[in-house]
Amino acid sequence: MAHMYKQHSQILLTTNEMGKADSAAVVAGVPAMELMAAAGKAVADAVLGRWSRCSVLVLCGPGNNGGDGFVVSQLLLSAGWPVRLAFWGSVEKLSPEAAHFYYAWQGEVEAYSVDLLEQTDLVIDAMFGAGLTHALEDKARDMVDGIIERKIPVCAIDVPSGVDGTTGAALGNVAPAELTVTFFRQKPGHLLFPGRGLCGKLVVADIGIPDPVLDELNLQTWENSPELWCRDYPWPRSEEHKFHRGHAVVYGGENITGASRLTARGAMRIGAGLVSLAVPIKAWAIYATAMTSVMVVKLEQSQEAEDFEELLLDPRHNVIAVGPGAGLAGFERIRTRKIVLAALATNRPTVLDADALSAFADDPKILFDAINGPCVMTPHEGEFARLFPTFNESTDINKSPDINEQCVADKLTRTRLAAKLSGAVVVLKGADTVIASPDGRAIINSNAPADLATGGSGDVLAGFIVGLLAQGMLPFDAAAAAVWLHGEVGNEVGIGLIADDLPNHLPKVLSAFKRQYFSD
Ligand SMILES: NC(=O)C1=CN([C@@H]2O[C@H](COP(=O)(O)OP(=O)(O)OC[C@H]3O[C@@H](n4cnc5c(N)ncnc54)[C@H](OP(=O)(O)O)[C@@H]3O)[C@@H](O)[C@H]2O)[C@H](O)CC1
Ligand SMILES: [K+]
Repeated sequence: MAHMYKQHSQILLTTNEMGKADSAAVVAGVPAMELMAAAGKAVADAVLGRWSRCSVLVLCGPGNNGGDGFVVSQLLLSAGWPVRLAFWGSVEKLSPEAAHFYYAWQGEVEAYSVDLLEQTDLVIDAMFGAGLTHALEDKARDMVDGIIERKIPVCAIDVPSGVDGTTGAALGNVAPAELTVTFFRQKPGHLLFPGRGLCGKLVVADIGIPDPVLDELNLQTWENSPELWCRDYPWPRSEEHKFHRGHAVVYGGENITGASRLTARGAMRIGAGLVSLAVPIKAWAIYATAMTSVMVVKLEQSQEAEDFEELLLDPRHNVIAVGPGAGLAGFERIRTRKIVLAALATNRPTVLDADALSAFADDPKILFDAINGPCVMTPHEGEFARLFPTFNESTDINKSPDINEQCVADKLTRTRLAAKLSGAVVVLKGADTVIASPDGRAIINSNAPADLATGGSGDVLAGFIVGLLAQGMLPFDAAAAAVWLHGEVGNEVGIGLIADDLPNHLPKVLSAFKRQYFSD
């Protein structure tokens, strides 16, 4: 995993880390003035590339985001565009570089007024960027409301004003951008909702910050991409046979039989050598008729958990998945808990999804105490809320979180805390799935289409993860790879997708992935 830390292009920087990178660049000899000039030029170039000459209003704020705005204004004016500039702040408080570009602006400086919006075709939002501390107020808020009301196209500098670059939270109303130009690296807030939905198209511009400044920072967050894990991807090798590619055991419940079948099929498709679906004897016939490549194993009615434990005595059964369709009604909850605890007692890589998580809703500590080996949990927000403690925004991630605290933290922080608390890799699913490791690393996924929000899609994801674990991938890598491939298959199938399509279309996606990232 060490190589992952050197993968700089996928690194995401919090606003704080971006500030450190910026300062390190200045120490390394890149003048702050040049950084601002380059930032403004990148925005002007992006505007000239996307829009035709039109009437532009540049809204500059009190900090360096406003400084970038002064640069853009002058460049567009020089390009012959009709530009007006409105400034909200005090000139005396500007940084030296922002003040320099303020005085370099050759046009008039106006005060914020919604009347300015009347003859405006395009707004450049240079109000607030990395330095946003609270929701917009007074004239700035009125401007945002006016832009929203008039549906004026916006190009945002760094982030749409009001979006927290670190968390993606929207502090109050935000005018959605058609284009956002950020600098050096993306920020988590560009990938996490609602921020992601407010950025429009995102451009990341090089402004001359040298990559080595990243080496000094202990960076822990990435955007999901094969570059992070493709070197450890378990491509089948010609000298191997199926026993080299692992044997996954998937537990299937007695009522909702489709869920675990999707998991088992997902595991097969992604390359597990063998998959056994262990099911209650009552439902055995249903499973056995439906499955072909997957082996169906009977568990006796009165001693399912014991039979399951016995099945796991075979050391060839190297990974386990429990949860999809496992059951929560009445006695089923107790049985699901026993099955989960039997799986975890083996210390073999285990994927816990759906009912396997909800079964511990009344006492999550029992579950967390049982996790001593490699484990991946894949909750959606509802399951997460049932299982995980709630934390304060002020909770210090370095201290052991208290299980009873109230959670209002952002998705990235919550997932990290959950991983740290439980000892499992946590995959908090959604349009902006976050994958976090107990050691603090986290990955945000961004390739999943809305079509994946359909019944059974998560069951297949659990199958992809367990299938990769079966072939020896480490839990954090396996989770990230499975989530990315799942997103790719979602894009491949597109509208009309049902979960059954996901395993069936995986081969095509794997072939394309292999062509691009693997050379024998
Ligand atoms: N490499 C770089 O990082 C570069 C960054 N550039 C640009 O600079 C901004 C970050 O600039 P910064 O000055 O740190 O922050 P802002 O421009 O976002 O604004 C900070 C000031 O705004 C005040 N503030 C914050 N929130 C509000 C609010 N809701 N209402 C009113 N005022 C607010 C804040 O005052 P506080 O007292 O609250 O602290 C500050 O006065 C970055 O986003 C880039 O665009 C460079 O130009 C290129 C290099
Ligand atoms: K902005």
